[in-house]
Amino acid sequence: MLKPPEHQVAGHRAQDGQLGPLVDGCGIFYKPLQGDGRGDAEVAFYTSFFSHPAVPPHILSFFPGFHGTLVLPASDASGPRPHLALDDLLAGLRSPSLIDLKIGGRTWPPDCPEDYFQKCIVKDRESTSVALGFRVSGVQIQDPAGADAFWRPSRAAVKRYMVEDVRRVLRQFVSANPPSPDQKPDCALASAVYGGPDGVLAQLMELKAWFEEQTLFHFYSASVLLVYEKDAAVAAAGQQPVKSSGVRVKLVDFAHVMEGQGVIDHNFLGGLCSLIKFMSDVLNDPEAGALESIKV
Ligand SMILES: O=P(O)(O)O[C@@H]1[C@@H](OP(=O)(O)O)[C@H](OP(=O)(O)O)[C@H](O)[C@H](OP(=O)(O)O)[C@H]1OP(=O)(O)O
Ligand SMILES: Nc1ncnc2c1ncn2[C@@H]1O[C@H](COP(=O)(O)OP(=O)(O)O)[C@@H](O)[C@H]1O
Repeated sequence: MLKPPEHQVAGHRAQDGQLGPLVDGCGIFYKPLQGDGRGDAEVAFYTSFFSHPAVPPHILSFFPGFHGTLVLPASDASGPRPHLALDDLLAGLRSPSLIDLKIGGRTWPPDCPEDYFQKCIVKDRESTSVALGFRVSGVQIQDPAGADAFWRPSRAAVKRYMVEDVRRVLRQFVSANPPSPDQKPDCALASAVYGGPDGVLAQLMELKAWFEEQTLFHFYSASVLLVYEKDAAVAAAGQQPVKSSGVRVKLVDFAHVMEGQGVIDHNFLGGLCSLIKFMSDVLNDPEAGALESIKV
């Protein structure tokens, strides 16, 4: 039985008769091929990437497994449509906390149509993309009130995030206390989620090392997706030394990937370095942070 994913934080959604992804509940995420050649571009990327002899196996694991395409009834009732069949990155998780971080100071590929460039550059300037080299596209955080309770700021609120909002949400993402105007994020889970040998920072450093040398692809408008479960993180944080929280660090959204033509992807690399610095600051100074409410 196909249904819209329960926990999707950004992108096009299969709700209100819209075209969006579906999941089968057995570990596969079906992303409909979008028009304008974007869907075809994403299929071409996955096909090329997973068969490329120069991509190291440890880098493949940062990407959703690719199982080809399948024609399925589209969620907008427009009839049969090809879908990318990808590993569901949330498979097996009941109460995931996740954040989608779109990487790069610019999200538009060279030679894109003028109207697309205009649309993107406005979003890049109005969000933190230009200032930070990345922006938050969406986030949900499990609320301590219950396994099925989540804090999920609206799309409009996330679009208004400025630098300090990003700083706060990256702290709130690894906090055991809920977002509140009266309490600053406690960052109690920072060492279990961002830190440690298998934590987010270690994994992002591994990715960064590849981006420092790979010249095969340029990842415009792609996102880093971070996923973890609070129960596992709380258990991990309680151990001495702190154990792995099982956090998943993945890349998604490859509709605008271009060939690298022998040039470093400095746009993605710069954004990744900036994100690493922001997260390192959370880990190194969990007590910091202004007592201000997060925009909801
Ligand atoms: O249409 P919009 O304004 O919601 O823009 C979509 C973006 O939403 P945003 O406004 O940045 O939150 C959306 O961003 P997210 O994935 O939500 O971060 C995508 O960039 C999408 O483009 P594509 O599917 O990657 O080609 C964008 O869609 P299109 O450029 O395909 O319209
Ligand atoms: N393979 C996946 N497994 C689970 N969730 C995913 C997967 N790919 C994307 N998502 C969810 O869908 C959102 C949008 O994905 P994305 O590929 O950026 O779509 P779009 O092209 O519509 O922007 C992500 O923020 C994430 O919540």
